Amino acid sequence: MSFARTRVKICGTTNLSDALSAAEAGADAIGLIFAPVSKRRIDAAAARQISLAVEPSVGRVGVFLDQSSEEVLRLADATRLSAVQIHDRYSSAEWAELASFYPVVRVVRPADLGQIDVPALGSSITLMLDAPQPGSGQPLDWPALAPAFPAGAWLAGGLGPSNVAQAISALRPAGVDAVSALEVRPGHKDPALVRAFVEAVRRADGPSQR
Ligand SMILES: O=C(O)c1ccccc1N[C@@H]1O[C@H](COP(=O)(O)O)[C@@H](O)[C@H]1O
Repeated sequence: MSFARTRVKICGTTNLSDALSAAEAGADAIGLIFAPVSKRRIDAAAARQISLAVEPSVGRVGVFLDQSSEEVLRLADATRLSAVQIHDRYSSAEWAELASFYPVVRVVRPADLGQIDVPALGSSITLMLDAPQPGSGQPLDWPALAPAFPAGAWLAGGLGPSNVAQAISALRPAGVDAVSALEVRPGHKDPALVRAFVEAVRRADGPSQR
């Protein structure tokens, strides 16, 4: 059985050099974190500069936590995002409003599965499974998660070059998303680790997906 190519998002991008090296490495998207609590937070001006500088084919995913849907839409427009990643619990009306403007990545924890409506494949809302403390470098228990892992969902949480193949084999996520394991310090990547991460995903997908 062949699977579609696993998409790769390199998150926590705070500077143009890291954005360009992620794109050069073959990442499908970069993450720009606007969450006020994040040690990788980027301001709107820097995010806009990055969005305008990278190839249009590279997704720019804004990451939001403890922020209203109004603020999300304002920042998304100002910084030319291509998608929004939401860590908050919104009303169904807020999800619908956001999804009418941007593709939405809705971040949930393993404990949330069974409590939420899984979006239909092809809808503009995609689930991503992440650890309770996002951005902490904590892997999930992939084998335990496998029975409930929704088709089409993305995976985050402690992923890096040394373990992403194991996670892909266990869960076959539609995409993978990483930050901590790729950094030399918060908000600053090691380009070699970013390249190694993308290469590890491509190897895990196998030759038919290159
Ligand atoms: O990384 C952060 O600082 C952050 C803050 C607030 C919301 C999300 C954040 N990061 C997200 O966490 C995942 C996983 O990170 P890690 O690889 O386990 O360190 C990352 O992909 C971001 O989407």
